[in-house]
Amino acid sequence: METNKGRRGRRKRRQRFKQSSVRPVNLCHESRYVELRKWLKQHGFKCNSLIPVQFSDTGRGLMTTRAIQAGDVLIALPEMCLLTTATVLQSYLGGYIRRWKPAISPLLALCVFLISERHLGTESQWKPYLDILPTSYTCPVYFSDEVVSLLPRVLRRKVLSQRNTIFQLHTHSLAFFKSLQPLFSHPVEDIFTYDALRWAWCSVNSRTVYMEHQQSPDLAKDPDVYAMAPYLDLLNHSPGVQVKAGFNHVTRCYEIRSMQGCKKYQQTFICYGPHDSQRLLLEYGFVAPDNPHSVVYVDPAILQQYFFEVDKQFQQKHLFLKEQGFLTNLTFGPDGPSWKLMTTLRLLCLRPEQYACWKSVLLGSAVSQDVEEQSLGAAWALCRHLMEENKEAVAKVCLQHCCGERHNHTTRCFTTTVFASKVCFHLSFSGLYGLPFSFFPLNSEN
Ligand SMILES: C[S@@+](CC[C@H](N)C(=O)[O-])C[C@H]1O[C@@H](n2cnc3c(N)ncnc32)[C@H](O)[C@@H]1O
Repeated sequence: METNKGRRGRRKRRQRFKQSSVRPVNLCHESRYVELRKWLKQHGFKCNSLIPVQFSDTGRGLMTTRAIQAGDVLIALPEMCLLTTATVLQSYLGGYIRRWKPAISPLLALCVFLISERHLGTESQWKPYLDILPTSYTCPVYFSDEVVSLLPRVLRRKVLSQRNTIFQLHTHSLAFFKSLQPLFSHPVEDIFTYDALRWAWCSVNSRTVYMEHQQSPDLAKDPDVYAMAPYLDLLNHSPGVQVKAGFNHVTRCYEIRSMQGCKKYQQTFICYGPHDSQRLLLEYGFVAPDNPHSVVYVDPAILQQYFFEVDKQFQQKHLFLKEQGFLTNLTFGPDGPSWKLMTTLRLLCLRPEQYACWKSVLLGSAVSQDVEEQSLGAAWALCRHLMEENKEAVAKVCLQHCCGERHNHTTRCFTTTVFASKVCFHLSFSGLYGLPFSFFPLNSEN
């Protein structure tokens, strides 16, 4: 029999250590959370049942210290605590924004306020809130070129486009930033940098709640639907959770009501929307396992590879599909190819004598046995192509990861390659909640 000092004891101690190292860590007593809760209390908010906790799987989030019943209000944040464009227009920035023509967008107004308040440091009234905001984000606009090059093609294009959006926003706002110089003793070029705007943009994009505001005549006509909600924005996402959220005009609070309830001492989640993994990554900088909305995107350029050689009419069909809006968001989901993808493939498989049927194809009807078989075969071939492509991407990530280790790269480089492989996994068939293969009849293999 082994004693506690023997192998079993060592195993038990190791197990206990392992468990304790992944146990959630209560952050309540850290000074910045103490300061935030003090600040929130001064603004009329007291939340004793939700506490900030560091979780091993989802990172920082909120845990409930009491059982929450279905229908209970999880959190009700008074209007005074919300940071909206009204806050910005009422601030020292208001006059400058009103005078600037053409008017700046609501999004830029919020970004400018965040950057400016962060620069004010201890002078800022929003300091307790700013202190708990991440200093950088895991959103793809923070990825290095090396990591971007490893991403699946459709995602890579979207990442580059998002990067360009922020870059353009910065370039086009330089003159406005310059106009703010009288407010600062430091040169505005050093305050409103591209990095600062990227940080503010990600803060607004990944942390605001949806709240419609009356259109201000002092801002551009873009939708003004953002509200930064301190503390409430510590709630993480889970796709299966149902909540009701919105501004209550009677209590003048932004309220989140749980539809299912939550057990005591569990992380409390909300649902950011029925987003697939690509969208979660682009907007929020994370991918999560078991996402029922996961899909694998098909790059329309691959279609050319499969059809161009054998079909002289490919270019015309391609143009037609593009005009009909069919060449975006072509996907495979857990149930197989999406309706849009199958319709696209059916149309590409039509022979000239079947062209008269194009309308019924667009309405989702099957035209003939051979078109059905061919389009299914094409879907299966695409599926295999995407699996191969993903295998190669993961191999490339692993290679880079090993090179990084050999050359003693920094921890940051290490984590980004690990993150890239996680992304590749979740955006591939391996990351689908279910697998689409059962959709294909066995003979598609041939
Ligand atoms: C509104 S904030 C939620 C609080 C955030 N975790 C924090 O520490 O500030 C949204 C961000 O939380 C993270 N997040 C939310 N849900 C997540 C999840 N299920 N798994 C991993 N990260 C998640 C992502 O970084 C996302 O951009």
